[in-house]
Amino acid sequence: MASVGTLSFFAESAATAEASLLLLGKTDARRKKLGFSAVRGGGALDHGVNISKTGSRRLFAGELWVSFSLNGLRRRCGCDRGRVSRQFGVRSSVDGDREGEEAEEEVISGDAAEDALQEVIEKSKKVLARQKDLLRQIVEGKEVVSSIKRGSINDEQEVGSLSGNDDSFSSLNVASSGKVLEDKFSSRKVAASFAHPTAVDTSVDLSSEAVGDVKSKASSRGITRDLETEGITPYADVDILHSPRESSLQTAQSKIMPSLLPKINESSDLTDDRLGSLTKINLESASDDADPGAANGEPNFAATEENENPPPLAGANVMNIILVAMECAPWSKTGGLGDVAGALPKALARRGHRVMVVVPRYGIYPEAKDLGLYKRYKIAGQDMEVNYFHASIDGVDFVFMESPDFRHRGNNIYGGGRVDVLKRMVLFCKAAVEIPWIVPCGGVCYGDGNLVFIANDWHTALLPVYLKAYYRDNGLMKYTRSVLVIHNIAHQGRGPLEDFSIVDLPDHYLDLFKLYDPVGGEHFNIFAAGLKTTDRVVTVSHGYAWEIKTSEGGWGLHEIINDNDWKLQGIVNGIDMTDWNPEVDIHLKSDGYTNFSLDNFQTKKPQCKAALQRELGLPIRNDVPMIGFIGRLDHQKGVDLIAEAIPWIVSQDVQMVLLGTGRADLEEMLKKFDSEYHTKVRSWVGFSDKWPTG
Ligand SMILES: Nc1ncnc2c1ncn2[C@@H]1O[C@H](COP(=O)(O)OP(=O)(O)O[C@H]2O[C@H](CO)[C@@H](O)[C@H](O)[C@H]2O)[C@@H](O)[C@H]1O
Repeated sequence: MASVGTLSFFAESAATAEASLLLLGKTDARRKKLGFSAVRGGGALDHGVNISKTGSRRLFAGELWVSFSLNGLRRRCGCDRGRVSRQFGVRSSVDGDREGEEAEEEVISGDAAEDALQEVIEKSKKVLARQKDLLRQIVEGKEVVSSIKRGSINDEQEVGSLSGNDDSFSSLNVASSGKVLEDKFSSRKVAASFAHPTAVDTSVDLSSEAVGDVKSKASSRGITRDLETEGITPYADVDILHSPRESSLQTAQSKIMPSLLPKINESSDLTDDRLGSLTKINLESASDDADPGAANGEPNFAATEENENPPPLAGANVMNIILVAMECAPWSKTGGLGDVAGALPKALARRGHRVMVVVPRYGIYPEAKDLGLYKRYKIAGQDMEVNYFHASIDGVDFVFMESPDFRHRGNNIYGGGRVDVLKRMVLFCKAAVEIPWIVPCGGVCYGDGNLVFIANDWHTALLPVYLKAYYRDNGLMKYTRSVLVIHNIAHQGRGPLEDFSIVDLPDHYLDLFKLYDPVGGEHFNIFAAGLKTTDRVVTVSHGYAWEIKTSEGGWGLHEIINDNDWKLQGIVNGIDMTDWNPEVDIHLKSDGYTNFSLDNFQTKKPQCKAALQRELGLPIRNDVPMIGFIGRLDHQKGVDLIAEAIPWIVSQDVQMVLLGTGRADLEEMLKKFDSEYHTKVRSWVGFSDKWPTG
């Protein structure tokens, strides 16, 4: 009998009991001969033969079936005459930490492999059906709750004329109070409600006349907010979504599905048109809630708003969303990107999307469990291994990518030589684009149905490029889409053209990266390639969307951005209303500080000001203006303007408090302000969400 390879695997210990192992010889006689017994449960390693402990044994065709479950996902494989694949590992913690050891467990062959595959497919179908059903129930439940919250439906007549069906999702959304209706119109959420035929009864006429009818109803109700001046064109979204192909498809679907049933099948994959609308609806509404006044300069009191008007649900537009970023608060943060990566996914999940965040694992995060999955990538000729940790928090799957290169970086995330940094980003993006296939969250991989990646800044701008080069150019992941978010365009991943050899792409991709500008000459630019390749570009405000198109604000990329203006959109950033809400802020609970809200800020906020003055040793006075600065110390942030103005500032009756890290010269400058103007100025070089109470 010919040897077919080595089977090696490790099972989790009884303590964690996550993986169970079932070893079955094909016949009893064979099992006995091999010394295997069927074993189940976390104690698998106490049974069977040493193969499980040593992790390795020579196998012969027809000898053995192995079936195990890893985090709830059952796998089964035989070894008649198959090949060895190294996809999934099951790691043992029995013999201590075996980090780095890898399982080569799948020896699959002919009929056996087909059976195994069939079994997995059947099970996946069942899981998917269950998931669909659950999502439907969630959507229905949430709608019922929000309709109760909003009070009785008092506009049924209007709704009747809009939807012709009071049971539909749209009727629940629209048939609320006038205030809600106004919100829908004014914040583009109306597009979400009307956007999808499964969200609106199929009898609804979404032609421009009908839309006009909706518009005129809005104005006849005294809704005079000028959408155009806010740059809002809600009705355009409706048209975009209703390409003839989709309309007929969805009409057919609505006949066989309840109107609220989210679509999770191949026909609901993202088209470019839908993506355009979805980025508007989902990303924008996520952040609009948190910054409703951004467009007209009103103050941000989103907490109250959000409680009154729960965010619109994704409904039939439910998607699988994978946000990929180099930092994510609270685990890692050097600036605003970390905040957004920590908060936006939760807002999207609240709307009903399935959301994953992929971020490097820079330290030990107790809440994240080792999935025991290992994968190797070749980066610039060097084997690099990654391993995945997972935590499910507030409905979001946080997947932490472990690699020796990410370990113990603390907040020095972008530190190191240019090539080293580039290699880390290449590894991260190459691995991240495969995650929907290899990392099961809650037992099921995301797959590519209805999938959109959200990449952030230059560090992950390679992801859209890999998605295209490795998959879409080869007819794979055809409907998966990517959105690239520009938080800060000044950092671009620039280098000499030779860096192209590190990114591991076909030669003809080089042109995407080539950029000439007077500062860098002809160079290699990762952001440039990402911007050209991605399906949509989003940036952090309407103002910044304008700014990056100018030669002053585009940092050499303005021409590319102008060329791609059709896919660019500014969306005002939101804020995590739990972390950054003075009403509940945990840092305002002691040392004289106090939580405050809209109702009592006139008395309580001065109390906080006094506590801060006391803590910093500044004169305790309510009548003195106190100026604060927190930010990265970079010229881009205008710190040099403070330097210019400080002699005048301190000549006034003011106090000033500064906190930041960044360029060494600017850090020195901050310290100098403190010592030179100590009667009025306090500054601290460091990074802290809590300072000065920390
Ligand atoms: N030393 C320190 N200690 C504590 N907190 C600190 C800190 N330094 C910075 N922060 C905090 O980090 C966040 C943003 O930092 P920056 O203002 O430096 O913007 P950044 O350029 O990273 O943001 C980019 O991304 C964000 C998010 O998209 C955009 O809003 C922004 O316009 C864009 O420049 C703020 O919450 C700030 O208070």
